[in-house]
Amino acid sequence: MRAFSAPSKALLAGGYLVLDANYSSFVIALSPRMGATINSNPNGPTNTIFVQSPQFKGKWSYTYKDGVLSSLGKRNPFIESTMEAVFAFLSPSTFHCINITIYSDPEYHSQENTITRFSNNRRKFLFHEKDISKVPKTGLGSSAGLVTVLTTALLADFSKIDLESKTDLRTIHNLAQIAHCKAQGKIGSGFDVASATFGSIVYRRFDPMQIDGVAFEQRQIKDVVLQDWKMVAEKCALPEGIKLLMGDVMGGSETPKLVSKVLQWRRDRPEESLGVWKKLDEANMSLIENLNELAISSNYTDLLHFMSLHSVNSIAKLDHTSKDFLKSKPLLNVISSFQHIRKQLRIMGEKSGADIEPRSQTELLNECSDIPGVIGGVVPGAGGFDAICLLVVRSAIDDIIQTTKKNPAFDSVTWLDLEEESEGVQEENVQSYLFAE
Ligand SMILES: Nc1ncnc2c1ncn2[C@@H]1O[C@H](COP(=O)(O)OP(=O)(O)OP(=O)(O)O)[C@@H](O)[C@H]1O
Ligand SMILES: C[C@@](O)(CCOP(=O)(O)O)CC(=O)O
Repeated sequence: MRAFSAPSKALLAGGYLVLDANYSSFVIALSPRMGATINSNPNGPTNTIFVQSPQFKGKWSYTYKDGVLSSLGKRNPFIESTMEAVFAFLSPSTFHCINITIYSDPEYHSQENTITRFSNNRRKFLFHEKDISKVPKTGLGSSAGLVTVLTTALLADFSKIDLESKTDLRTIHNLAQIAHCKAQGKIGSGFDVASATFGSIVYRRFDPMQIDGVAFEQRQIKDVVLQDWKMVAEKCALPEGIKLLMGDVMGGSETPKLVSKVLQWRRDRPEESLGVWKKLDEANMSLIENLNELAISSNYTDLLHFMSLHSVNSIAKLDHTSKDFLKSKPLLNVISSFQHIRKQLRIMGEKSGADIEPRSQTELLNECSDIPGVIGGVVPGAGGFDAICLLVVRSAIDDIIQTTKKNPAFDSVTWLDLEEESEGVQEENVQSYLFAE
């Protein structure tokens, strides 16, 4: 038996712009991971694949004969299209029965009505009462994680893959991206599948025409998967000492509705929207650059210490002498990049009619500007009422949480127990996924 896992994600900068291959985005891979174990069973029926997701009482079965994959019984679009893509790509002849088990970390889903179980006293898994399609998601990209880890497990079972090899990661990514698009029935930017594969990245999307109309047929899928998609997925990571803090605001938004409003405005007002696109892109790119600059600044530790004692609003009020310490330094630039990103997202929202940074989220993020140690924050991804995402000084985290507990403005916020974990898909110790029954 082997085990693999893929990370969840937060789109910190680049929402909407990333749908267009002219713009880059900043995707942070997060510690909640989707896992899968895989093993062959010589005593089971040949050319059969059993997939189970015990946390959601999910069981799906497939057979593969004469190049055709058939689903037996219950359907799961994401598992099914991954099977179809990988089997079309590999086109195996006879093989032993395959057993796959999916494991998802707690933060992907609402944790109500669950029973907790641990494996190896290390990983915690929640078992839900309801079927997977009925349990509310938190928006961390469960389907992208699922498709990516399943693609990896299947490829590893049938062939030799090296998760350190850029070529093999591209193959995993391209297959997972095709499977995910098919299952979703639309072509998003694919940033979630890219970060499930590569981890924290600066991402620029592939040309959607690349996979338009691709069939699950061996010659065609091999051609497409092995081509250069001309996308960008540059590995990156937040500077040490800075922590990503995600607050679930338990509101919920419908990404497709927000996207269609924004794209409609872009079509209706090409010139006006281009101005916003350009300014937002500048702010997004300056956030990435200034975080890099901050990480290599000679007085980095002093700057973080200073930030841990000051809020964004109190820094704005500092006199010149105190500000000289920070002047032309990247910390001030990171703070202002966040402010510019928020401003442009608000304009995009107002002009398009999409609630990207709704008033309640503006109020919350503004409250955060009064908390020492908070460098900046945004509504991640498509925005809306789902979550807020902050970058904070790691050493100040306990004080930040305490401050928010005392402030009724944060009553609706649940801080999620997660971190950046910049690694993409990886092999795991099988023990991490075995339960003592
Ligand atoms: N642990 C799991 N076991 C089996 N299927 C899963 C699991 N997690 C996710 N899925 C599949 O993915 C679907 C959810 O995908 P969807 O793209 O709607 O959500 P998401 O990826 O979590 O959200 P978002 O794209 O907003 O981050 C589920 O209905 C199910 O088919
Ligand atoms: C609006 C968009 O750019 C980001 C959506 O992000 P999320 O699903 O809200 O994390 C859409 C996309 O990139 O597919």
